[in-house]
Amino acid sequence: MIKANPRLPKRVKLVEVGPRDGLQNEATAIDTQVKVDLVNHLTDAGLSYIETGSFVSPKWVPQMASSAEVFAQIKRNSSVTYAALTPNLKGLQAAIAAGVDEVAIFGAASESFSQKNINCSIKESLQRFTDVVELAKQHNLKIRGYVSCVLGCPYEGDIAPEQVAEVARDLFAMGCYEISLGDTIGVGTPHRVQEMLVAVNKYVPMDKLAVHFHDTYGQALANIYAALNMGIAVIDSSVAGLGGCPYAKGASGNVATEDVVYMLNGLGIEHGVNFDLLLKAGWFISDKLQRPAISKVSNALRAKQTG
Ligand SMILES: CC(C)(COP(=O)([O-])OP(=O)([O-])OC[C@H]1O[C@@H](n2cnc3c(N)ncnc32)[C@H](O)[C@@H]1OP(=O)([O-])[O-])[C@@H](O)C(=O)NCCC(=O)NCCSC(=O)C[C@@](C)(O)CC(=O)[O-]
Repeated sequence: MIKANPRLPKRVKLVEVGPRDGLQNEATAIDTQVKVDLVNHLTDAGLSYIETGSFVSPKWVPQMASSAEVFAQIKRNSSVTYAALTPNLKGLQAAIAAGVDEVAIFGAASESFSQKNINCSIKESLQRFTDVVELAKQHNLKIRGYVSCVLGCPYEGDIAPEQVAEVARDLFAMGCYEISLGDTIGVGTPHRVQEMLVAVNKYVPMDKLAVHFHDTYGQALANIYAALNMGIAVIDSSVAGLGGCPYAKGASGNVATEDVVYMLNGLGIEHGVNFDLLLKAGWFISDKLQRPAISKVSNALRAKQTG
């Protein structure tokens, strides 16, 4: 019998990004009711952190224009954090009015991606975020920070770990309680993930870091396992493997929450999610989008169930 690996965490926090990262790139408008139902299904499944929407320009990301309505209509559970992305003060003010529990600011380790995604340089974005953090603190809102393109950029190719570390350092110093490291285009492999984490860890403790992998090249689970072995205990994932970034052409969905939970179950790591209800949430949104989940686990178990 193989002994449990002592380096792995005993418990992992899952950050469900399906309703936001998962749906933001859908070409066809999705009914607000479907978004609300998805969040409610995820709440029922025991996800403790649900990124529910984003308060960004509707010209840039039309699919998220209904975020305020979604926040108004979801059935809230007091033990769940319902969060939203806020790129600037306008977004933060709208998020506060909508009653979000927490906000996230999102920067990048790549200059070109920063320009394409939020229309400013990395330096300008950090100045902008300082104001957002200040106002969020006045409203007692916790702030999460994202760094995109931590293992590669759709416009610049490879990104040096030190570049990632510097942006993560600045977001952490500004007051973000956790930094989520995003492999936006899913190009990373396990040793590169570990090299990047070592660089970031010079400035940010491991227990203040999260990983956010897209599964474009099928490496996400291997990368998560590599990160767990480095002491990472917060994983972003998206039900049914939904997702993609509008400013990263060809980027496919986030790692599927179902695949992550299946792996964590196999490793004996606690996560607090009801697997059966999670599967139902994934099948619900897949049916609404009229396509199968991008999750081998979800599809295998659905096929088994339906014979
Ligand atoms: C940041 C901006 C707003 C700058 O966009 P801008 O055009 O430079 O902004 P502006 O301040 O010049 O304003 C232009 C117009 O936008 C409006 N506006 C301005 N701000 C807002 C707002 N908050 N909410 C609603 N409207 C807003 C503003 O009122 C004005 O309206 P107009 O006068 O033309 O009618 C824009 O670039 C934007 O919205 N970008 C968001 C892009 C985005 O959401 N990308 C996806 C999320 S990031 C991601 O997916 C990666 C991640 C986090 O998952 C991790 C990973 O995988 O890497």
